[in-house]
Amino acid sequence: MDMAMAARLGPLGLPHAALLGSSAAASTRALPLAPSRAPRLPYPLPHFPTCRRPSSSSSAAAYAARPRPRRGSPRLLAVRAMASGNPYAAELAAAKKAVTLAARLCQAVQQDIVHSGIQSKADKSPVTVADYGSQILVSLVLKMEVSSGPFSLVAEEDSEELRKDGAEEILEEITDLVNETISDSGSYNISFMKEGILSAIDDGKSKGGPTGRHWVLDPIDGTKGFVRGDQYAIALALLDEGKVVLGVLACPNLPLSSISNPNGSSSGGQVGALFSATIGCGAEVESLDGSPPQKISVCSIDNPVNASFFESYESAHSMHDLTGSIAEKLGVLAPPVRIDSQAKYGALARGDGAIYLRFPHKGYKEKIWDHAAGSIVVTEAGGIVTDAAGNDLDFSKGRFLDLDTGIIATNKQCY
Ligand SMILES: Nc1ncnc2c1ncn2[C@@H]1O[C@H](COP(=O)(O)OS(=O)(=O)O)[C@@H](OP(=O)(O)O)[C@H]1O
Ligand SMILES: [Mg+2]
Repeated sequence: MDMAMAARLGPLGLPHAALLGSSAAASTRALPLAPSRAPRLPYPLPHFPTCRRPSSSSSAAAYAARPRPRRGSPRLLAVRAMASGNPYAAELAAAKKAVTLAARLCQAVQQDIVHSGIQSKADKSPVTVADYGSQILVSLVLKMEVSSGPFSLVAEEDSEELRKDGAEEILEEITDLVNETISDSGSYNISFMKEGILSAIDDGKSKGGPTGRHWVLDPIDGTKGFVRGDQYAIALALLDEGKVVLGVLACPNLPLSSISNPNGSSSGGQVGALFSATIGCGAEVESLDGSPPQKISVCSIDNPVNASFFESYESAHSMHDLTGSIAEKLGVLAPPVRIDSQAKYGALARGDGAIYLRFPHKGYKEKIWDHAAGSIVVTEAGGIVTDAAGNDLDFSKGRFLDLDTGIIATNKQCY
């Protein structure tokens, strides 16, 4: 186990030594103290000294020097959102439309993969087709639906492989699939040539950053789950001045009812959930088939003994032995719920479990598209998402998250 990582396990309030063997614990001096366990709000409460103009010149100076929220700070964005309804309503509608269309394409390909048994072979082309197809659809729909300002998309794929000799057939397959999905949806009377398809992929090359608006996309999050016929997600978020202000998660295989109680299904075993959240406006879930959205909130469990926890299905993506030992120290009795993709964030946000632990192996750098949408869905549902040292995730640094410790998301009461 990485001792430096264990030393930073503050958020769950565990004594650091609890994660280390006793001799190792004795040698870990001068460790940072665990942060207070007092509940933390995702955004500090807004505090505006006054909104009225001052009358005297001295108070004018004080007024000018008053503490103001940083431009684009989460609290300012949340206050703005609450004051004006939803300032990102148009972007939210476009984002939902884009991931719903992408989900249809992915569902069709996944059914083919599962029925053909191809998942047991080394042939990765169906996944490739779905990955590119999903990114192209999201890119095209966003460009058609959101006209304000320059278009910037930070996404996983680029067209380099598809421009190489020998890729003509797969490019044609992708082009046909995208055009068929658009045509079947009845939303647009338009079809795209190969060059338009390639350039839609390359729209995703943006580097993101701390200024302006950037869409952030994982066209298929949980590709291994996708190939297995299990969980995956199409995850799309919007950054505004470096902060996540909107997120949508299409989870085509996630049951609409809670996965914490597989026997208590209240939605007739229906699958296909669409989670969404906008800063300051809460989080919602609806069916991918278009049921009305319903507000969601994290569960109210305050004792880990009664909690279940989520983690990656793949042990290569998160250290199961470490998370198991953390859960044990916390007193969690239930076995881990292992599912692929950001569906974990969605499930946590609607209260299916209380804790999500993610500890990649040393040296892995998390990408922003693997957490942007999921994290706002959880925080807007009343939960909290930090790195293992208790710091907020910083999405303003480009395509990667600037952390190497791990990620902890909880319902806040278990934080
Ligand atoms: N080595 C390693 N360590 C940690 N994380 C990694 C690693 N490799 C990949 N990834 C990223 O994990 C994403 C999927 O992981 P999830 O936890 O969401 O699902 S899974 O249960 O592991 O399949 C996965 O997303 P997709 O690539 O979209 O599938 C990757 O972004
Ligand atoms: Mg991913």
